[in-house]
Amino acid sequence: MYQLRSVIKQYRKGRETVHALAGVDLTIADGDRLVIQGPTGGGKSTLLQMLGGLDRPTSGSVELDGIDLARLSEARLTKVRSQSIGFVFQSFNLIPTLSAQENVETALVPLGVKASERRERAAEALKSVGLGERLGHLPSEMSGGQQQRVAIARALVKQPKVLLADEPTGNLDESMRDEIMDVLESMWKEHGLTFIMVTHDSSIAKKAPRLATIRKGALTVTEKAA
Ligand SMILES: Nc1ncnc2c1ncn2[C@@H]1O[C@H](COP(=O)(O)OP(=O)(O)OP(=O)(O)O)[C@@H](O)[C@H]1O
Repeated sequence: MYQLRSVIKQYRKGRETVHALAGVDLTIADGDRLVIQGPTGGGKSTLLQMLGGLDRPTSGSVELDGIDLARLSEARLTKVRSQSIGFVFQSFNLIPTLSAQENVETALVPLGVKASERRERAAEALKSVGLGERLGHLPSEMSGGQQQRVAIARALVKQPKVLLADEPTGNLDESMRDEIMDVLESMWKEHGLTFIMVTHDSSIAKKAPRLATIRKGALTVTEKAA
């Protein structure tokens, strides 16, 4: 479970101070799905970075299962990220010289999983996103939608507790967007994940049962009746 209390994040831009998060309180239960929307520069990516332990707040606490990510040492934070949090980004972030299978395996290296098991689990994860036939393909040999599936498999192969996605469909055309949303939705259901996604896409936001809107660093959450 996430519990954020009074999270403030300020950036310095020359002489100016940017208030990216202006005191955010938020609770996200295990297995929940939360969509975050809002105008450009509103603070969506900053919030996701706090949830993922990719950056620290200026003040406030970001607890994941009672552990404040804001106060962990860099080494422990890296461990939490590599064990418990899967990331999917708009730009896929695959390593261009590695095959789909090798890209997925990279997520298991920091966990000390031995090579044969890495290969097996990566192949399994790629099968689960419909890429069982493409284990040996390089990213350049795959469509955008397929590359994003590889990125999803890489995020999930370690069986994280949380999946964070920053505009996962932002680089995809409409048909691939629906395809990737379907994959993410079924992974969320299958794995019992906590799934948090930033999107600009109002059609995705409209369907979300729990929607967080962030404007000028201030967050409001609306829930739709099931
Ligand atoms: N590393 C940084 N240094 C300085 N300012 C930053 C930094 N990162 C973000 N900001 C500023 O913080 C504010 C919030 O940025 P953030 O990227 O979280 O917004 P966003 O809602 O994700 O925007 P977008 O939809 O354009 O991605 C913006 O004013 C941005 O310019």
